[in-house]
Amino acid sequence: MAKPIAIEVYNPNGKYRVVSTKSMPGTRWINLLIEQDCRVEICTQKKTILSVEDIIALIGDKCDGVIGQLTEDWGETLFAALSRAGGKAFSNMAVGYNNVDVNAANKHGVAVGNTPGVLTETTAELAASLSLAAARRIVESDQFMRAGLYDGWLPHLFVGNLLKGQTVGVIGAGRIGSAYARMMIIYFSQFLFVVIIACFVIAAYGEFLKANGEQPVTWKRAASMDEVLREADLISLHPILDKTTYHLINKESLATMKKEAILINCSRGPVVDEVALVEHLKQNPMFRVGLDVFEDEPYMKPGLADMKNAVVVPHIASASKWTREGMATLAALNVLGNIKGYPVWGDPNRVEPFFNENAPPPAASPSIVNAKALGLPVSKL
Ligand SMILES: NC(=O)C1=CN([C@@H]2O[C@H](COP(=O)(O)OP(=O)(O)OC[C@H]3O[C@@H](n4cnc5c(N)ncnc54)[C@H](O)[C@@H]3O)[C@@H](O)[C@H]2O)C=CC1
Ligand SMILES: O=C(O)C(=O)CO
Repeated sequence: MAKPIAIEVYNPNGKYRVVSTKSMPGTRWINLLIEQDCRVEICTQKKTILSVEDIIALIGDKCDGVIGQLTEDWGETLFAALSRAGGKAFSNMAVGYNNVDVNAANKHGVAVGNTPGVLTETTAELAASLSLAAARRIVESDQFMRAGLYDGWLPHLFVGNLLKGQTVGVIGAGRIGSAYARMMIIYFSQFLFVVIIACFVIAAYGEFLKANGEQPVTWKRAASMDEVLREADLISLHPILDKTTYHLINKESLATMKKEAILINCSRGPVVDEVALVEHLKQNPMFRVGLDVFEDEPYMKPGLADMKNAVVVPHIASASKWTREGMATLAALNVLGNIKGYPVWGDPNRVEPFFNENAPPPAASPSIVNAKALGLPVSKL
């Protein structure tokens, strides 16, 4: 028999049973589900990462849909359990879905949702914050102050890198990478290497700078990743995690980078070979990193925590109130839309209509990554 697991229930008489494996910010997502006749069960078990067994117990014998988290292993076992319980909808409360085996979901006819767009700027802002924190050694300086070590201004004290006029490289210039690039254009970068970016933003800003007697910002699409690695002073990683990006940054790519470069990772930990990174940080004290994600989350590879040239934060890039509430809303609406038989929203890059608190959300699932594979209809709204 499955172990009992602590839950909180809203609208106990609702027709459809929707389970959330975690409590999520805000109440809009709960209200939207309740208004559409869902019984909402939220797991309150005091355990940060739920195991597959825990989630099987939560799914139980009858479950119409599950909202899950990026820390969970959504593979064959869970999709089979959800399908046995009559469920046809799952949504990650995240844009990244490398924790989900989409082929297994397809096999069991389960729609897989994610939460794009609402976290784009929030995540890019953290990448920009880490860029500044690493360049100007803010965390080291803070620790120094708190340790009572400051005994007066000195010419060499915590000297870091000036970013103005430097070359910024973006690897994975999708929604978040492009937003980061836009943020960094303003002021810092003399040169931007990106794969895709709205060049008119740069051109217009260049005109503005010229009108003020300053050097315009320029950009180019790098011919290869090697070119970005060799030439950039600051590189920010924003690709998806899949087999093409696993250890994209490794011993060789680190060796290609400038000795005083800064590397930022707000994508997924395994995009960087963290063991090689620790070694590189040891050998190159002027090389700096800002990391939001880690290869074996929640753990850091041995030695990383001791490196003064690393700024490390616990996967908080999307952690603004508005964004986290929006992610919860998108995840709930992905599941609800499938339960109600709504079509899939046509453009996952344009999900703003779902965040208007003063109007009902469109009758569509905002973002279903396997909509095509499952042959789900697309909304004409
Ligand atoms: N640290 C955090 O809290 C957060 C992390 N993320 C991560 O950021 C990722 C990107 O999110 P979005 O920008 O919304 O996705 P997106 O799909 O708009 O962008 C991903 C980009 O990666 C590029 N890409 C794919 N394979 C590549 C390769 N081999 N080399 C270089 N680039 C490659 C794609 O062309 C695309 O431009 C998510 O998949 C997620 O893993 C997202 C939000 C918050
Ligand atoms: O959305 C994601 O992919 C995250 O990592 C958390 O915001």
